Amino acid sequence: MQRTLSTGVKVYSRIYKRYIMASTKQPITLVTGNKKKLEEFVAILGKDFPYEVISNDVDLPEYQGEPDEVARSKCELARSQIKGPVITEDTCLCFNALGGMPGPYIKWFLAKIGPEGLHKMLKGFEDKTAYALCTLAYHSGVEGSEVILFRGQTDGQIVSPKGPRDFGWDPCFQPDKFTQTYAEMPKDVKNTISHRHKAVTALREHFIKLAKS
Ligand SMILES: O=c1[nH]c(=O)c2ncn([C@H]3C[C@H](O)[C@@H](COP(=O)(O)OP(=O)(O)OP(=O)(O)O)O3)c2[nH]1
Ligand SMILES: [Mg+2]
Repeated sequence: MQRTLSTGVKVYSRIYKRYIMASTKQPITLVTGNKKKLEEFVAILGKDFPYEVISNDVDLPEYQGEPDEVARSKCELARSQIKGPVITEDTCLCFNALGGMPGPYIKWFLAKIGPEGLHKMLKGFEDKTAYALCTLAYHSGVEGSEVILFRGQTDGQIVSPKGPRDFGWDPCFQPDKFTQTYAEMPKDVKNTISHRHKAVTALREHFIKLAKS
């Protein structure tokens, strides 16, 4: 079911999914419209996370700017919609030969030219190196408090697409020290080396410390 909020933001589902029941505190809402991101986030976060996390697939507008600005703006908007603690995620795929582009604009490049086109973009360049960057942004939901960012970066190469096509640019990103692309490797391997793994681990550590304090 779809409805549109007064701000123009579309909410595709009102069903909240509960993943981790851990405390009586207000749950933290992970806001993402991307099911594959959500699956990976939940798998990496694990069952021993000390706070309750639920998800909501609000389709947030995509901002322009540097990765940190995009991540902060997305989180602020999610907070204004959810009116409580929120986590958002923004993922960039950055080509070193292109000074970090497509970066936060990878979603549109992928939609228009697919993994083959991304590989072809670097045809005229010797440098095929790239990095995947995940920025998780948390807001406590308390008016006046700051967004906290947790970043994870994995370096690799852009290669001719190999492997299943079920998640974005995974078929053309081959992380350093691996002979398989993200798409070719088992999920549990991707989830221990990925940009997302590194960002979620940083977020986990923050909340585990917070729960103990
Ligand atoms: O192949 C992959 N592998 C990944 O790990 C990965 N993470 C994100 N993406 C895709 C999904 C999009 O096309 C872009 C990132 O754009 P972003 O705005 O961060 O993601 P959305 O799908 O729009 O989801 P949100 O609702 O903004 O969370 O790269 C991957 N492809
Ligand atoms: Mg997005």
